[in-house]
Amino acid sequence: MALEAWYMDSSDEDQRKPHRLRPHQPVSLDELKKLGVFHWRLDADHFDSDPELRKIREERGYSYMDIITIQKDTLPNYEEKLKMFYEEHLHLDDEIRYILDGQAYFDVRDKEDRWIRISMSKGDLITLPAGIYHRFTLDETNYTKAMRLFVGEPVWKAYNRPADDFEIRQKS
Ligand SMILES: CSCCC(=O)/C(O)=C/O
Ligand SMILES: [Fe+2]
Repeated sequence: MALEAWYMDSSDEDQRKPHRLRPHQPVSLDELKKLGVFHWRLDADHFDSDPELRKIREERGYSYMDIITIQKDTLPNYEEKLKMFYEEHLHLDDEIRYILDGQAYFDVRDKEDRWIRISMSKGDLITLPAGIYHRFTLDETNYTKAMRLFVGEPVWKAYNRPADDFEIRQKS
């Protein structure tokens, strides 16, 4: 199935719900690209020998990778981390995530500051550009396993909004 994304409603209901607008307002891959968000669909069952993943990593310099499993029983400080991931924030580097199992949502702000929800499932690799405001949540299945990729040494620092003084936020 193709990657699905849509504009979100503004209800305070459980963050794990889809939060689709009524009527539903989908967002295309082209619209995501205009925001600097890129997507690949890969073979997550064979990620350790996948030539397509190897090529992406080589071409883009994603030398670092680790794997995080996000579920209550295995992730230390699970509640605290989920709360942190769902705070609106930015990074000074691209955020590159590859869903190896389960599913989750990444939300990104568009140029008019509206939330777009991106539904990620097994096989989806996404890159969010440095400086974009975003957040992450599990969906109602409460489980995902993701590869985290970086160019060089990872920098985990997240800057919660407001963080508009950075040069990366100055460009149009
Ligand atoms: C799927 S990895 C956890 C989320 C994360 O690392 C992050 O920075 C969310 O914005
Ligand atoms: Fe992030």
